[in-house]
Amino acid sequence: MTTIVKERNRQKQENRNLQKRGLDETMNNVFEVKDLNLWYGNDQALYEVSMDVPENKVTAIIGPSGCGKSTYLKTLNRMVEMVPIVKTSGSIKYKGQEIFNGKYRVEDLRTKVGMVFQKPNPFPKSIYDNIAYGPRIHGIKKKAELDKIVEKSLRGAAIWDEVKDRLNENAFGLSGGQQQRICIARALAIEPDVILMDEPTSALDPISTAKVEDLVQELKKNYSIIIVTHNMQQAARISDKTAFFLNGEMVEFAETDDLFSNPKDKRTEDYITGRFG
Ligand SMILES: Nc1ncnc2c1ncn2[C@@H]1O[C@H](COP(=O)(O)OP(=O)(O)OP(=O)(O)O)[C@@H](O)[C@H]1O
Repeated sequence: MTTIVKERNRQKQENRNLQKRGLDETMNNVFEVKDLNLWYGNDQALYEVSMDVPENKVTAIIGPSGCGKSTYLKTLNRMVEMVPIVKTSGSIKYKGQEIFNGKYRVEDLRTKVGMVFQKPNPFPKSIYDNIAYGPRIHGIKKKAELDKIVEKSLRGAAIWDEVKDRLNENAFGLSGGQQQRICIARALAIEPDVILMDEPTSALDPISTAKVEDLVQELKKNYSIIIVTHNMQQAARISDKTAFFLNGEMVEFAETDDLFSNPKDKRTEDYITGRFG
């Protein structure tokens, strides 16, 4: 290697280190999770999970089937408690406040922490009513105000141009990829801070997947996004940080580039190199 190339590589590495340090220093956390355990009846599904989720970043959760990714995600907005046999221990702070504290209103949490599911699940209503549903529940009745929210949310989910002339048509008439962006718009309409996404592209074709991935990049300017994905390439493409889960444990959590290029734990290395999963 010539001296010039060596020097350029050294400078590149130094810049990367500086950027990474800068990122760590300026990073705020939306969630601080400490020693989280979760049981479905007698079966433990999460073991001592501790990880802080950064604000205005995309955090990916990867790991083999059944390792607790969805369970972890649904714990962050306490949706997991809809399963009556669930018990938890440990602490989850959302913006500094303990969400397991009896005084914390779960409705407030779910307004701030929206969710998008694996299969697009629009309501059997018009496109307009799908988006206006949440704001109406929150007491917004005026048509002009709802019109504004519907347009803003559909624009935010990069689907306004495709549906603006058919807002009164049933959302079921849209393609799967469009339905998923309607569901993202529906989540945006209640102005959350965080969007949880549980394998949002696994039911979509490659073109719709690319659109949703581009959208996630756009959304992180204003929202913190936590995305569960089976697809390691997707995690590498779109996330800033990645956590690897295995058998209910959070094995490793790092900057995405670091996790994929320099995993610290042998189990992470085995998984990302395809030795299991
Ligand atoms: N409602 C439930 N009742 C009982 N056990 C459950 C329930 N939901 C999940 N589990 C169990 O908890 C463990 C973790 O499941 P979870 O769905 O969180 O994993 P996952 O990593 O998201 O899997 P996948 O990638 O297949 O969606 C599994 O053993 C699963 O069987």
